Amino acid sequence: MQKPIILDCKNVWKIYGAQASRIHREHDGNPSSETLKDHGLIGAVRAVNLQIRQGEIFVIMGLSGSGKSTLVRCLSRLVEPTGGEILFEGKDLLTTSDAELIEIRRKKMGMVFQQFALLPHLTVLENTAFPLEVQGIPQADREARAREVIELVGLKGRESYYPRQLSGGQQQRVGIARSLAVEPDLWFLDEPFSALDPLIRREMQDEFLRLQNLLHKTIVFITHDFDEAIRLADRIAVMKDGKVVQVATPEELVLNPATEYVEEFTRHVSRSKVLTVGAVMTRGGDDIKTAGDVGIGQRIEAVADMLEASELPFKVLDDEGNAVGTIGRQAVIDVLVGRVLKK
Ligand SMILES: Nc1ncnc2c1ncn2[C@@H]1O[C@H](COP(=O)(O)OP(=O)(O)OP(=O)(O)O)[C@@H](O)[C@H]1O
Repeated sequence: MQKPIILDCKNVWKIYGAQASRIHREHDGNPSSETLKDHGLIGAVRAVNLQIRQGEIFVIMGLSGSGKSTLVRCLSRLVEPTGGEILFEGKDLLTTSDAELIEIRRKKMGMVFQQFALLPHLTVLENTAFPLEVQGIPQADREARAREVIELVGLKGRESYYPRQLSGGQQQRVGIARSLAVEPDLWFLDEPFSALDPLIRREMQDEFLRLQNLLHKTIVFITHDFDEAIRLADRIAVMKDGKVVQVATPEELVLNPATEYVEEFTRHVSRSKVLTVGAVMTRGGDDIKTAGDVGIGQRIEAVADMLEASELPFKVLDDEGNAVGTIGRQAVIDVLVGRVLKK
């Protein structure tokens, strides 16, 4: 069963430039690229529709300037959209009062940005507890909560360090701890690992997935790195020139890219990292002798060694544990040598 929609954005626009609202209105809320150009306006976000479901990692991906940061800021109204609706838990944020909006942001939304934005004169403990202090939570309670999240992100023992005494990766862990301290329902991460070197970045991605396995947050994660997107995402929205050109699982994006632009991103991705057993199995085969079981949703990379080492195929089980097909060595080889391209 599909999880409930937490954030529903409908026909969201952000146009920069003089008289943007008027032009948007006069063109029935749907100005063309030519209209925007003629008036010297920038359509940073254009007619975006997205539904983000409870507990998913929803990645927004696109090249620099495609509108990712503007869109994510529109979602919490840090940037005022020019038009559209943004329903958060059923309430339209665009018609919410400022006071209520501040409450929602403080108590229900968490944000982590690329620049760690820690306060240099506060310790790790104080930085982490800071949003709780803003909420007026008593010192003993906020410190206890801060210690919990500091431990969660692996910084136990460094509570009294100052940001300058920490590495980049550790500083970002503090940023993550601080945003988790308020127990947000919806967590926005805007290129949180981009400033880190590749090895640390990978480590932080693993750490992030570990945290998500524990916390099951609803997450909107921005990146311009397709490898990062497919590692982390349940679903990916690809943006180009302010528009969302495709929303799909990593596997669907690689198998069926909607446009050449999307295909360009997927070209160098190792198929075994994104394809699941379900995409390449053979249906049926109840009477075939098998060596064991694999799950339909497992990625080929995770089962490749086992399948390759076996003379016999494996039985494929769906999420309910029913046998739905078989998969053998040949399917793995086909994926690895790139013989599986389109569904
Ligand atoms: N305050 C602003 N005024 C005018 N134009 C803006 C403003 N902010 C963003 N833009 C324009 O909107 C477009 C989208 O920018 P945005 O920062 O959202 O892209 P992005 O995909 O997040 O890029 P990056 O990955 O480089 O951060 C760009 O053309 C940018 O120049």
